[in-house]
Amino acid sequence: MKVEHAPEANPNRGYSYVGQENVANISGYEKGVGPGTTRDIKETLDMGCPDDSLVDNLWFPEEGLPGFRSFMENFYSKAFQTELNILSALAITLGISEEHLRLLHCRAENEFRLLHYPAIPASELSDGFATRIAEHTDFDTSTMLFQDSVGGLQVEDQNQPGIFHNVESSACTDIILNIGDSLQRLTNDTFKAACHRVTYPPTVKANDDEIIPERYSIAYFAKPNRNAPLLPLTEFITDETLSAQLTIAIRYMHSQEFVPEGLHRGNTLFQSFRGLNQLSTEQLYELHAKPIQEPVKD
Ligand SMILES: O=C(O)CCC(=O)C(=O)O
Ligand SMILES: [Fe+2]
Repeated sequence: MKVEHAPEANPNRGYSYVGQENVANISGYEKGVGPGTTRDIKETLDMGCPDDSLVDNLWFPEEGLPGFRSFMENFYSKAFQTELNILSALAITLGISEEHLRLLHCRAENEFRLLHYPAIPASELSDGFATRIAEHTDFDTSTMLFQDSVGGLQVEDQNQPGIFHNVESSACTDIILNIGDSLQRLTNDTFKAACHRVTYPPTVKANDDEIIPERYSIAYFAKPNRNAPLLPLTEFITDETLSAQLTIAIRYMHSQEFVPEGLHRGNTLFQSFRGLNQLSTEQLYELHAKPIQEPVKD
């Protein structure tokens, strides 16, 4: 095999065998039964943008799989065009600048993966620690998912945490669109990332003495440009967000010893009040006094 994925998670390119990637091992993972506890029984082939300036794709020799590379590159570029249309639709729905949202994604620094879940005895998933892919949210802005008819994909109800609903496709060309962490951040939680997982199909019982059929799927992860600032877009910044960001900034500065020891979260009060966003600077000064301006010293 010429296209083995490196043992580390990045760059995310090439073939990963069953057991190589477990989403529950990814740093910051806080879902399901807990970090590092769940095994994914899946194998994947990961690719990225054919013209990525930082990372090359890993391809099989052309004679081994004729036409595969050009087929995949063509799929990538069609998926990118679809992504741009989806971004426009999202911007219109959210009432934000379509051009700005598309510009944040214009470099097509995306990821694209083929997934295969091998056939396994249902009993292998019965202990709750092995699964096809553990529950998680994707890091990206949005994911286009394509699946065969085997079943097992589930999405968590955002109003009832812990309750998962089956997601079925009527054809393998159906696009299932998942919101990812980056869009949640850009919209300051207005759109929440979809928590999803793949388990055994609804017709199979975990303790059944039967074989769960193999399953195939494709995921196209649409991501912001690497150099895009992943801060909430100005349209979504509220006074509460500003207070939270200031608190984080103070904590960071304190941890780096940039500020005198006396200043910390415990004695710093950020007073947030309704209507801050509507006030002009003059009205703000009138209500809450003008700040004392001090020249910046070295
Ligand atoms: O196989 C699927 O349907 C889901 C795959 C997935 O969620 C992922 O790779 O992030
Ligand atoms: Fe996912």
